[in-house]
Amino acid sequence: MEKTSAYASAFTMNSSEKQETVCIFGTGDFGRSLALKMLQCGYSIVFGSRNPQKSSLLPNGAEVLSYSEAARKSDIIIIAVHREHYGFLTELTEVLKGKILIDISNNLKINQYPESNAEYLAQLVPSAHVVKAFNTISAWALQSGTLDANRQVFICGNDSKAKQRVMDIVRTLGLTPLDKGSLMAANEIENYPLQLFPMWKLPFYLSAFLCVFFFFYCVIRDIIYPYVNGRKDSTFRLAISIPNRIFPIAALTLLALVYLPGVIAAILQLYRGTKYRRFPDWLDHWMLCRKQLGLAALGFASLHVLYTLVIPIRYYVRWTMKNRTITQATAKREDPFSTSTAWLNDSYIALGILGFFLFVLLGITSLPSVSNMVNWREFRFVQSKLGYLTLILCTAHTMVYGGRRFLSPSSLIWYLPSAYIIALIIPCIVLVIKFILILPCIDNTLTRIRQGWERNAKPTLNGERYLKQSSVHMDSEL
Ligand SMILES: Cc1cc2nc3c(=O)[nH]c(=O)nc-3n(C[C@H](O)[C@H](O)[C@H](O)COP(=O)(O)OP(=O)(O)OC[C@H]3O[C@@H](n4cnc5c(N)ncnc54)[C@H](O)[C@@H]3O)c2cc1C
Ligand SMILES: NC(=O)C1=CN([C@@H]2O[C@H](COP(=O)(O)OP(=O)(O)OC[C@H]3O[C@@H](n4cnc5c(N)ncnc54)[C@H](OP(=O)(O)O)[C@@H]3O)[C@@H](O)[C@H]2O)C=CC1
Ligand code: HEM
Ligand SMILES: [Fe+3]
Repeated sequence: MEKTSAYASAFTMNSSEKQETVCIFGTGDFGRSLALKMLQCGYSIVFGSRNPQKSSLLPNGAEVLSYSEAARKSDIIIIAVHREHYGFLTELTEVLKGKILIDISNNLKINQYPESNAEYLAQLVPSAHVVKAFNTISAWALQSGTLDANRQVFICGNDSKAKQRVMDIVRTLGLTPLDKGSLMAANEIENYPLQLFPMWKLPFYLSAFLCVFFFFYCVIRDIIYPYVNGRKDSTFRLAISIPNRIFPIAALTLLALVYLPGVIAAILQLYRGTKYRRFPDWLDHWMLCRKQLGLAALGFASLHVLYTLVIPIRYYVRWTMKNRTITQATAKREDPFSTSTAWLNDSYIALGILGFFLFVLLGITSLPSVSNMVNWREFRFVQSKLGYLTLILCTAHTMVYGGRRFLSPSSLIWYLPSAYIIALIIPCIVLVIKFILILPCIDNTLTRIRQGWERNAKPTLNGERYLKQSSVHMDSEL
């Protein structure tokens, strides 16, 4: 009886009624910040504390009582205490019966405990309704009011009415609640603030590796070799010339790596003769990182364009041109105009510009506000078809830039080919395999496999088929 009345009273409070009393257990940083914000939004706050007399720095207007006295004052209790100290709550189970307990806690490590903190709280106080919320908002952000990172508050809980009341509070505080379902989602919500750009890890390490590798490669070719050979100091190349080799090479390689997993997946599907088998984990992960790989590539390409724009104002370039003019004038000699050189030069720059334009287009369509405006086919058209066109244009830009020197043995330095030749390896491999894959005979088989046809399909019962489909990797739905 007591339980039902407490339960009923916990849900009868109208959310729009301000002056609702909310209890906060714990007078630490987060408890105080949340209290301040809630007081500003019209709530009455009662703190529960181990030492009500000693508590200091509390916001004006908040009352401080012992844990059990405070709990009696409200139906909603925010547990602003670290999980390790939840023990005292077991002594309060009677007072907490039927109340809504909001678990806001975070851990120090991903999957630190076997069960989530919210589920642990629900086990400690089974008679209460536990709702997970607020853990993704920082105390500092609440206090500063800027909330520049994220206004979303993920919420989960097993009792929908309890969740509704918490969502009302979240909205009143000017934040956006996002219902993530039952308490089973608590683990994911608790891991969320501990993640540091998980999808950016692979692109980041790859970018770092490419930059470091090509940096040393270019230093050997462009700085050490001229020094060893002619005692020439070319260290000034470290500022612009070498970065303007490393960045476009990284851009081209990363762009090719965006499209490589797609062709590997196609080869695997052709080899296996079915799409109903999971890809290996590394391929799965690679596929999921393609957007981030592409954006990293776009970043490097933009740097290349900026570095290229400053070429005419560089002292080294202006000095070289002036010097050549003077040398020619004094020698009364002039270079004949070469139409083929002009063609090669204009062509590679034009290919670069077109490639960069499409690159930017890919980047723009990946913005959520834009991708929400196009349907799946349109997004696919831009990302896949125009993406390949971008790769073709950028590869052609680099090949034509090589021009007559391309693959010429005279450009070898200590048996090392020019850096851009190495940069062309992966893009060329991707493009050649893709070309083979779109040959009608292979493309037809692949399309049939992707529509569900299996080469070695045995007649199966419908039930079995469903089981198989449930573990399909949705590679195309990314
Ligand atoms: C600047 C930039 C931004 C990017 N932004 C995004 C982004 O926002 N989101 C994103 O996902 N990627 C993004 N990418 C990555 C990349 O463009 C996409 O992942 C692209 O879809 C990959 O195309 P794909 O043809 O290699 O691969 P897949 O998508 O694997 O497709 C290969 C081909 O097979 C077909 N196919 C594949 N699987 C199936 C199937 N199960 N059934 C039927 N047909 C199938 C497709 O029609 C397609 O023609 C970005 C890349 C760049 C450079
Ligand atoms: N700080 C932040 O930005 C965020 C914090 N959180 C979560 O909020 C919770 C509180 O964090 P925060 O306020 O920073 O932590 P603090 O250490 O500043 O405060 C914790 C409070 O818990 C109370 N407490 C109860 N029992 C104990 C005990 N045995 N030992 C120590 N303290 C006890 C204390 O209050 P009293 O002395 O009044 O009893 C103490 O002030 C944590 O679970 C944290 O993960 C979540 C998101 C962001
Ligand atoms: C507005 C667009 C672009 C312009 C104007 C442009 C221009 C240039 C120029 C002038 C060079 C020669 C640099 C030098 O002599 O040191 C060059 C080289 C190169 N560009 Fe571009 N480019 C553009 C876009 C791109 C894009 C989008 C990519 C690929 C993703 C790319 C990849 C390369 C590569 C790999 C090289 C060879 C680098 C080297 O080894 O020196 N470029 N580009
Ligand atoms: Fe990743």
